Amino acid sequence: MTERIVVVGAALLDGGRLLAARRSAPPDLAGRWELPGGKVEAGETPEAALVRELREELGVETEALERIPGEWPLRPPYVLQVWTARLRPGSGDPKPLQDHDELRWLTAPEVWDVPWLDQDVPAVREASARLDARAR
Ligand SMILES: Nc1nc2c([nH]c(=O)n2[C@H]2C[C@H](O)[C@@H](COP(=O)(O)OP(=O)(O)OP(=O)(O)O)O2)c(=O)[nH]1
Repeated sequence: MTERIVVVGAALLDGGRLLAARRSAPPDLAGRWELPGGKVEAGETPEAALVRELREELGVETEALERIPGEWPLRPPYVLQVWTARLRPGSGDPKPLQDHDELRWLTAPEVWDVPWLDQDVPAVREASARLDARAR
C-alpha cells in the first residue's frame, strides 16, 4: 500500500480568529470539528484544492498563504497538510453549505473549546500557534 492521498486543511484566519467547522458526515466523523478542506485531485496543486474546497463547502473566496510545516496521518491512505488562508476582499462570510452543520470563528483562548477530530489535534496546535502570533 504505497498510495498516499493528501487532504488539505485550511487554517482560515480572520481578525485574529481561526475558523472551525463541525462535520455533518460521515457518521464516524459527524459532530467533531475540523479544519475545512478536502482531497487534492489529480493534477491539482494543494493551494488550488484548498481554494476549490472552501468555495464548494463554505461559499467563500480565499487565498492560500503559507504551508504550516508538517504532515499528519489520517485514516490510510490519507495524510493531512495545512495551509494558512485568508478571505479575499469582497468574499462573503462562510456558510456551512456542504459537509458541515456549524461553523465557529475561534479566538486564541477559544481554540480548544470545540471537540476537534483526534487526528486534527496536532495540526490545530500548529495552526493556533500562528493565531497567537498574529493576535499579538
Ligand atoms: N477536510 C478535512 N478532512 C479531514 C480532516 N481530518 C480528517 O480526518 N479528515 C478526513 C475526512 C475524510 O475522510 C477526508 C477528507 O474528506 P472530505 O470529505 O473533507 O474531502 P472531499 O470533499 O475531497 O471528499 P469527497 O466528498 O470528494 O470524497 O479526510 C480535516 O481536518 N479536514
